[in-house]
Amino acid sequence: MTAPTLEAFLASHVGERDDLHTAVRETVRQLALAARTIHSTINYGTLGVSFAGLNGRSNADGDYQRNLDVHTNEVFLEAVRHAPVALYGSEESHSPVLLDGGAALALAIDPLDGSSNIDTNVSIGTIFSILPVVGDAARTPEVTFLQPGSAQLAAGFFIYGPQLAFVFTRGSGTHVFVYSTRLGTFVQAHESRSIPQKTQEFAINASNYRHWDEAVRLYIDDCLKGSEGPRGKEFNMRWIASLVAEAYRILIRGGVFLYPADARRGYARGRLRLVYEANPIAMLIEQAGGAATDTVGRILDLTPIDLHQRVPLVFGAAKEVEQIGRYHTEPSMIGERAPLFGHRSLFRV
Ligand SMILES: O=P(O)(O)OC[C@H]1O[C@](O)(COP(=O)(O)O)[C@@H](O)[C@@H]1O
Ligand SMILES: [Mg+2]
Ligand SMILES: [Mg+2]
Repeated sequence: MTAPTLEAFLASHVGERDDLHTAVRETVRQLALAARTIHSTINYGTLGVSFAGLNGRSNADGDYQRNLDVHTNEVFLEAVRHAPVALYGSEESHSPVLLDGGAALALAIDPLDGSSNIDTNVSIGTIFSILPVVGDAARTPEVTFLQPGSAQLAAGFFIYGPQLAFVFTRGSGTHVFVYSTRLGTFVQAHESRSIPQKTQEFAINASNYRHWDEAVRLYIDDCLKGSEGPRGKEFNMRWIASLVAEAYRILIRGGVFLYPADARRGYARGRLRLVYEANPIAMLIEQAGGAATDTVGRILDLTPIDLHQRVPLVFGAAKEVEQIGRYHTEPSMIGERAPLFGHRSLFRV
């Protein structure tokens, strides 16, 4: 049997059961068209228009905006003008943009994730979350984006990597599509992903080691001790600095990702944004049998207080995510530890 195209998948899985389903389907179609446009732009690299430079402004979170961040935001905003979307809440704009006030859906989006990798030909992507509009979209646009992640109707990301891929959930499994240039459309590559419960691979930006709290340091120390430490097994490490690439890898071959809070100024709640980064990734990961927490609590249960708020993020193999939670909640993990596994580490002498 040949793999279905995204069109065929949307028709059978996100069909015309009700208006909301139809609206989600239409929105995903438009997002997929925009992703193809952005992918072509990225493909040209420095041969095309230079989008890598900084534009001299910063976004809602204080990050310097690159021209490609801004351009991608404009392309996705324009795309959803043709979809039943009432509100567009983006990393690149301080406040939500009101579109068709009578439409049923809101889109929260990180138009370009991993922007620090633009110049280096490393995978970057677009992350989105589709929410139902609550209240009056025109008068109180922000309340729609302050629903917990469990209210998401659908979530996904596009990854502009060696392949243009699309990872999507509508709440029944996590499906992976790859763009076929031959067919001119996305084709399903993996029916429904399943992340193994256990792992021996973690991803964290270890340069922040001295800024982490004790629980995170001990967890990483124990991983680094490998088979000679309390975990009794070897660990491998990855860090791409591109959330979409880390999430894709974990969906394909397992692992665990951590971007915890740390003591640097502005990092008391980590780096990643709850509404348009952590929530959609958490939904995709849970739908693939994994788990996602803010180190202790489930991401999808958190009630946001701001469109741009940050959150510590841990996700991936369910048992490993649970184990990381224990380092934070069970003092025995941190307190009295056998001398063999004391508080010295490769990083701390
Ligand atoms: O540079 P750091 O601190 O390692 O952070 C990397 C993280 O920041 C991000 O690039 C943040 O996303 P943006 O590029 O959308 O701001 C993530 O993709 C990545 O996981
Ligand atoms: Mg991002
Ligand atoms: Mg971004």
